Amino acid sequence: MTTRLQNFIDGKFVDARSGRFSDVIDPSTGEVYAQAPVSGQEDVDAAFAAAASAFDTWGQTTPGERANLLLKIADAIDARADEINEAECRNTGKPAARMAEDETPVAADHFRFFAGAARTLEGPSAGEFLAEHTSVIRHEPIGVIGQVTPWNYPMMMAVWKIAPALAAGNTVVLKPSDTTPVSTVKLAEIIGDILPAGVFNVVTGDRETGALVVGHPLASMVAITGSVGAGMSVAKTAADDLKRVHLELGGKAPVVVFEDIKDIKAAAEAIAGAGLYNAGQDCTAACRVLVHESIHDEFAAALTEAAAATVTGTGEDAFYGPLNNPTQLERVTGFLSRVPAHASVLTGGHKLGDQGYFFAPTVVDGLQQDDEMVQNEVFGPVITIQTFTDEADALAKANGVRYGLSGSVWTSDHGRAMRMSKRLDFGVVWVNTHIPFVSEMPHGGFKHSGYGKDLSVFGLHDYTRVKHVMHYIGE
Ligand SMILES: NCCCC=O
Repeated sequence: MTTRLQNFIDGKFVDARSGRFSDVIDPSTGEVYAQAPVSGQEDVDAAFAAAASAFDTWGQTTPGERANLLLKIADAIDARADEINEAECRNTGKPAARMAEDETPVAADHFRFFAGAARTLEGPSAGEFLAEHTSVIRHEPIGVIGQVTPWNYPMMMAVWKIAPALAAGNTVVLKPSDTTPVSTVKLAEIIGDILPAGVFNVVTGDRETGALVVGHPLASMVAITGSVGAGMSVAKTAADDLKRVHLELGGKAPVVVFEDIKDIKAAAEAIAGAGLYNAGQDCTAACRVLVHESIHDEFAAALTEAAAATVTGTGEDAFYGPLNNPTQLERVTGFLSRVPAHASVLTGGHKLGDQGYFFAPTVVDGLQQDDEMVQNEVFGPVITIQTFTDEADALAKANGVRYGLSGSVWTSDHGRAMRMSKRLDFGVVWVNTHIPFVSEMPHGGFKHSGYGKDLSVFGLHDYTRVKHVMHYIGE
């Protein structure tokens, strides 16, 4: 029998008034194991009404009061990690160890970070910038935030959105992806035991539900992690009502490998890991290698060897699991079916097995800058290789895409690392590493990767509005 999920509105689990459901599929088997409400206007209205009402009180709490509750959420995530992991592994098919080691403890840490950050919001000191007048800066919550989250890291991406929004004193209506709602509903169960009713609400559903959340008149700000197309559509909708917008829209990370790297094999192994992690379904995946022409052959061989040795599946030895859904499998397969004649598939390039949506670790060499696999996000376990001649050529190719989320430089020349970091047109640049992130540092892009930062105090600031209060104080 399949589980039937419910929405979480005003502190209670409730059936959707729409009466409609969609199937939730385990991507490692292709089998339906749950059903989620496809929420309609009435459901979304109820969630926003609850969030707006809760804001009257939550928006007046002190940072310390909110911090104490966020710390309790972090503790509850640790205590109930097994439940979250089970929900997420079923949602996504990802290997249990990856979830237990890389995601759930990090999600708890994000709540702890934002609990602390809420109490230390900074701005210019109060003072007399005009004679006889004292100026004060206030960071205030914005109101009700509508949030839409993706299917690659469903729980983690929800936490990236929820934690700063709540820490700043906002209330939230969140819609998870229709293919992966289960772990977010689990999160609602955990958070719902701790926060006052209405502060955090979850409505499940499809794109239309997402559009209702984004367009809702009670949403003062909308935040999404998703595709460029989805982000543009959100920004257009939000523009009609001048809502604030926060967009994290994917990437096409360049991985610039210079001829002076100390250890080609070690770099290739690290880059394969960062490109194939989570089946490459990561907006920061190390998916687009640019290697100096003088070491191309040796590097391509080492990368191919590392990729080919990467295990996919659900077992304990698996590094990554399946693609998330049949549409994504079709998308990745489509790119591979259109590999241009001047390029060659060095390893992989095909689906694996009869069950679920597994795809082989794949390396494609010899691509050119205007090839679709270089220009567009594949979001699968696929790493492309191009060559460059010098720093200028590397930069032109690295920056020559519409995305601007993240990239990396691999070199043992410090000056070169600094020059490249400055000139790479990406919101996150790694040097001699790729993909790690921390609660304290911002994650967010430039260009078509969107605007607004997740994580860090910058993320917290994005969920506040700044008010200048000026007092006439006399002589
Ligand atoms: N590596 C974290 C990426 C978040 C979005 O995909």
